[in-house]
Amino acid sequence: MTIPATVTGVSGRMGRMLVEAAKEHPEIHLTGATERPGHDWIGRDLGECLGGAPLGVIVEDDPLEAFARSRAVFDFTSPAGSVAHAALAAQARCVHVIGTTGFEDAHLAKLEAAARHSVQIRAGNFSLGVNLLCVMTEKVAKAFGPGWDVEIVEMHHRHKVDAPSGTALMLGEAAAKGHDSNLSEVMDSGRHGQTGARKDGAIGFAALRGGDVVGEHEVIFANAGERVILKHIATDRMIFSRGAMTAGVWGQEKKPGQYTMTDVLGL
Ligand SMILES: NC(=O)C1=CN([C@@H]2O[C@H](COP(=O)(O)OP(=O)(O)OC[C@H]3O[C@@H](n4cnc5c(N)ncnc54)[C@H](OP(=O)(O)O)[C@@H]3O)[C@@H](O)[C@H]2O)C=CC1
Ligand SMILES: O=C(O)C1=N[C@H](C(=O)O)C[C@H](O)C1
Repeated sequence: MTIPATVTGVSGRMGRMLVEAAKEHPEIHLTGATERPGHDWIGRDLGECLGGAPLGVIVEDDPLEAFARSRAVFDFTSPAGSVAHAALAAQARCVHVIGTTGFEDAHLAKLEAAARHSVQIRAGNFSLGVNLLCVMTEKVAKAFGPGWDVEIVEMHHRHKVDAPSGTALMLGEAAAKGHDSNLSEVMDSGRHGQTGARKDGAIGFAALRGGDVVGEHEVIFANAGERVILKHIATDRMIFSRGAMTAGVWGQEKKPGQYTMTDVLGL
């Protein structure tokens, strides 16, 4: 089976990696690539824009036109971009693979509405390692209970625009699930000044930014006299884009609705 696919925000750090992953994938066939109107890649061959041989894919500024020729859309752009793409993916009945992070509640409500008509697979991290780390985090949090303090530390490159990272939030959700608590009620991020002592059951977040770090996440379980630390280090963005391809293929046989990478991996 060949699956025609579009990559949105194709000139971005992840856009470029998604093109590489699509090129090496036996079932995905890249037929579309989009950027915003006015971008200097519009109207040019994608391969040449990327500094290589022509790919026969012209970069477009009209996502609906590209989606109409596709059965999968790989979208790692911005919250506003992915919300707009979700409505168009639903119109074109494409599997929408969303890696974008930093969504607010209003964005999430729009994504949910679009998923009534399309298969939407969204994850703050598409790597196998992080999705397994989430499973482990939930199990360890459940075994230790909220008496062990949970702190999540992440570091990313200097260009990242959202915090905590989507991955840190996935790990926080997993820890909260292990504690039978609700992350929105126990989350403690961005401590500064006279914070008071740590609250029982809180899940803390710290975000570091610098250089070209692809993505590092630590879940620290701390108790008097001992600590257990679970850690994932990403050194290559291909782990995310290969995971996204797996999701794009998996979604072809599914009914409309919202799915995650743990659904894809059967974890
Ligand atoms: N889930 C996962 O596994 C991973 C998720 N990510 C997430 O992916 C997203 C992108 O990251 P990254 O590639 O580093 O970012 P970049 O800024 O390098 O790339 C984003 C691309 O999307 C385009 N874009 C942004 N908004 C829109 C819009 N409204 N319409 C059309 N195009 C748009 C940008 O164009 P312009 O420059 O014109 O704004 C740019 O080309 C982030 O949210 C990041 O957290 C990253 C890695 C892994
Ligand atoms: O912006 C990034 O780069 C990354 N974003 C995702 C996140 O917010 O967790 C995934 C990965 O860590 C890289």
